[in-house]
Amino acid sequence: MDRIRIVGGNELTGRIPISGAKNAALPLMIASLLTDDTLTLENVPHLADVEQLIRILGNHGVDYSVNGRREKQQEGYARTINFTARSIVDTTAPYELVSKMRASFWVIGPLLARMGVARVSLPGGCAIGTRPVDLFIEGLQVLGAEIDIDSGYINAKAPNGRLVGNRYVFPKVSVGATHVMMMAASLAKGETVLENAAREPEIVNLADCLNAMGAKISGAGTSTITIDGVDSLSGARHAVIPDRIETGTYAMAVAMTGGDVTLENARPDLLQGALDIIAQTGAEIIPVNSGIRVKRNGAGISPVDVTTEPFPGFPTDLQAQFMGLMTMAKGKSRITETIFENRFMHVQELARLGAHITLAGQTAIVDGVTKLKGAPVMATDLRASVSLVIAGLAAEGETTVNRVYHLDRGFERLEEKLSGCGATIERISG
Ligand SMILES: CC(=O)N[C@H]1[C@@H](OP(=O)(O)OP(=O)(O)OC[C@H]2O[C@@H](n3ccc(=O)[nH]c3=O)[C@H](O)[C@@H]2O)O[C@H](CO)[C@@H](O)[C@@H]1O
Ligand SMILES: C=C(OP(=O)(O)O)C(=O)O
Repeated sequence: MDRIRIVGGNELTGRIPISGAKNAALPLMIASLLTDDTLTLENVPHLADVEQLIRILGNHGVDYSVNGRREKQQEGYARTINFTARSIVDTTAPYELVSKMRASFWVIGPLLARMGVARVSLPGGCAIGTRPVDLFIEGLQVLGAEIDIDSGYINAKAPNGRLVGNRYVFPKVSVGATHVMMMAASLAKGETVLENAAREPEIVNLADCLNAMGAKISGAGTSTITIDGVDSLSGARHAVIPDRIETGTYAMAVAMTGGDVTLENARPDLLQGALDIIAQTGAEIIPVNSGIRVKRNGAGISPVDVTTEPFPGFPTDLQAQFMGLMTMAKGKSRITETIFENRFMHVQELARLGAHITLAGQTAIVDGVTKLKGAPVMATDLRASVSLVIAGLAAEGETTVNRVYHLDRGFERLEEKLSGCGATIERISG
């Protein structure tokens, strides 16, 4: 199993290219199930989750080619991939595939909308929380779906083969359920109004793509989204937005180590709230033509309290990294997690590096220390793993991050990007 070895203490200086967003690419790829035409996606990151979803979509009949060639690997950071679901060969998403990647559950929306039936395995819980799917079930039922659960599968059927538009008020903000309801309602008969919808930039990216495919969606990015259903969708060409979580992660890495790095292709508008918080810790955040420049010289890290919230609030996907940064702040900070009930698994591992953190329910109280010391660590999820990388970059001596497959789900060429800016970091295979 691969590991990442870091020798901490170097400032970061240079340029880091920001990849396409994993959490935008996944729903966009799933949208290819809605049409028999080709959906061409630009700026697709090369990540384990993307490769896994390619396999899952293949099971339903989606063919793909990378920049015209049917291959997995390609040099360069941004890939253009064509997805074509000429026909849907299987409307079942089996447990073996859905259990490997949670977002694959989202195929339920397009399969049901296009084929009138879908049988999709329940995804189950995961390291960060129980993550139920009640909102997906309720929302699709409001569009007329008949749903029963049997042997761990959701069997969904649209009477007369087609969903029917309706009004649905999400009792809780959900990114995934908003993606699925937008895709399902795009091919439903009549108008759907979604209230208390998620407002994340990835929702807007999907809505823009669906509209390019012929859907009639307005209001994406606000809490009320209106979808006027159409009879069919066509192909389109659409670009994945830059990854705001990768952007925030590297910005925090620079805030942690000091230095001066330009995050190329990054878009400040996708994470302004988080950038404001990083600026309060003492880093300078400067929007430049090519992206965002992050600098911290001299002064130490100021403690800042944060609470995770749905967009435009501070993202839960940056909570672990921010905790990594706060471990070396000059004082106490309080970090409150409100989205997932079990997203503090990095606390114990950060403690192995010398961090002082105590938990009080959903709040972590971080008492900054003047130095961390390298150690072997491991984490049980993607963002927790990268928080250990951030801490390792500033720790004295050697840190080894195990279970690198978590990082490979969501960070493209992490060690290459950081070593290009002066970090001592390498992947050890085997
Ligand atoms: C692939 C992807 O894009 N993943 C992101 C997506 O996950 P995901 O879409 O799974 O997260 P949601 O926004 O749905 O989850 C928000 C909260 O709603 C709850 N909930 C959700 C659905 C439901 O039917 N019932 C229910 O109770 C969840 O357990 C959680 O407590 O948004 C999360 C919140 O920004 C991010 O952390 C994930 O990185
Ligand atoms: C939690 C994440 O992903 P997923 O929803 O796929 O588990 C994440 O990207 O941080």
